[in-house]
Amino acid sequence: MTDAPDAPTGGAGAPARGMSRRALLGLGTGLTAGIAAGAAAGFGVGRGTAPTPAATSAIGASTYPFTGPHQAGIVTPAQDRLYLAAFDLTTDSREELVDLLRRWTTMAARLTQGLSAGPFGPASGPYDAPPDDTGEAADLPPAGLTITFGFGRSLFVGTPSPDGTPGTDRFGLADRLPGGLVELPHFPQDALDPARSDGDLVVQACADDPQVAVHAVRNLSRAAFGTATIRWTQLGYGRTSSTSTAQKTPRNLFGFKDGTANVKAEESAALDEHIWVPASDAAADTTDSAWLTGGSYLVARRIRMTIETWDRTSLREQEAVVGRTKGEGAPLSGGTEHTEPDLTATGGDGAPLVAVDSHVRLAHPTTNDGVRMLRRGYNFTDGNDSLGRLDAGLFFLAFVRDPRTHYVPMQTTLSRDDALMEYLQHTGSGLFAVPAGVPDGSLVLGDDGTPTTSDDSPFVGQALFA
Ligand SMILES: C=CC1=C(C)c2cc3[nH]c(cc4nc(cc5[nH]c(cc1n2)c(C)c5CCC(=O)O)C(CCC(=O)O)=C4C)c(C)c3C=C
Ligand SMILES: [Fe+2]
Repeated sequence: MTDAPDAPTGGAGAPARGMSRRALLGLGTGLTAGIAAGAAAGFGVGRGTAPTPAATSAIGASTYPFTGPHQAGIVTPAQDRLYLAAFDLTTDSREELVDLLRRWTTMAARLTQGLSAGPFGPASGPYDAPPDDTGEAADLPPAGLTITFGFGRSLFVGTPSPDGTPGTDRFGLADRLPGGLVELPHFPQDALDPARSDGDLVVQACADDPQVAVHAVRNLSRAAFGTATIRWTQLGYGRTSSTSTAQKTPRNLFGFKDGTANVKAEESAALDEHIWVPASDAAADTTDSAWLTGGSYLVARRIRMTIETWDRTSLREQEAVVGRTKGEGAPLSGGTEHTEPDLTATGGDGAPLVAVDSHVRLAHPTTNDGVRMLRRGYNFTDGNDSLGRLDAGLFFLAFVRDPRTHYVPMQTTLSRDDALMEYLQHTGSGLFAVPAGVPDGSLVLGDDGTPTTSDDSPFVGQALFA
């Protein structure tokens, strides 16, 4: 198993470039050798052909492999844009759920390699039927698109009613509920909107072009017609984390560098300890959750930031609240951006240089039993309220091995004691189990080298249904 960051075939961190998917499709179904090589790099080819991860495709498009031990979109260098959609199933049929996951897998494998959603594309196929791709990404390169799927608690045990009546096990999955897929507690100061929370399924689409990410979710949603509907979505821009040491630390809407102390893709031991679910975690569960081995959990929190109040706050106060300098992002205990904060250092007045209620102190591993998380959040701006205040903030996304140890305790501390909370309001929430990746070489490819869907096609999360 390699824990190196997913490398795009166009070069890590490189802007999307090269041939658009329309040009790619224009080459017809008889793919050229170069494109077949690109597809092989991405899908992992069935029929015994060895996958060639991270090969540069002849078309020069930036793509990340869809298959692999873990799903793409976790340690993949965080792209610039996000479109995340949570879905609710409208069927009680396990077969229809499995069929949806098969079709989503095939479509995601195509889309992430810069192909159209279906084999015909937006402008061909039967003239009297809707095209099998909506078309708005036809002239755009793949833009490093990754698509990551997850399962919400309600998929396993339904949704309890407000009077406490337990939910329904619609798909015969209750005995597969992984222990970490808990109902998150109400944290102090939570102001969650149910219409922006939870969901049976989640799709995280990340790309360096928002239209490519939106196109992916739109086509997946279209494929779900009659089986699942969108419950809520979130658009994000300006990643608020680095997930690879090759990436420059970006800034959040408070103007601070965000993602400095993140777990990075190159830290394979930390990924195994804090991000990927090990087989031993399933063994400790009362349910049969071995299917999640090699996967992770995704925590999503829509956090509104009171920008206007923050912008009237002194630089001294802003830095004290965060615990780092605004310019360099260095800890207030001294050094440069990547210097480890010294939480014991005190100033001339004897007070800690990194304040006791500062965000960095309270989120630091030493304050949290050594736990770390892989943050992968985005800024959002969703218009304004009736007082003219921006509805803007940070869409916090983090991948963790177990939310019970790696998220709930830290969020409890932050919600109660973090000075930053004066400027924050959590307005949406979701927790999802993210299965391991579709194995390299397992997707069945059609004659044109693209994945096909049949009754025995492999699909994301397949082990859950075994
Ligand atoms: C429960 C986990 C976290 C939430 C929620 C959260 C929200 C949040 N954070 C910032 C800004 C910054 N966070 C920084 C560091 C940091 N934050 C968390 C966790 C949560 N943040 C962790 C684990 C860490 C790393 C701590 C460490 O190891 O030192 C920083 C500093 C730069 C960095 O290391 O990334 C900033 C700035 C905002 C604005 C926010 C909610 C809107
Ligand atoms: Fe933070």
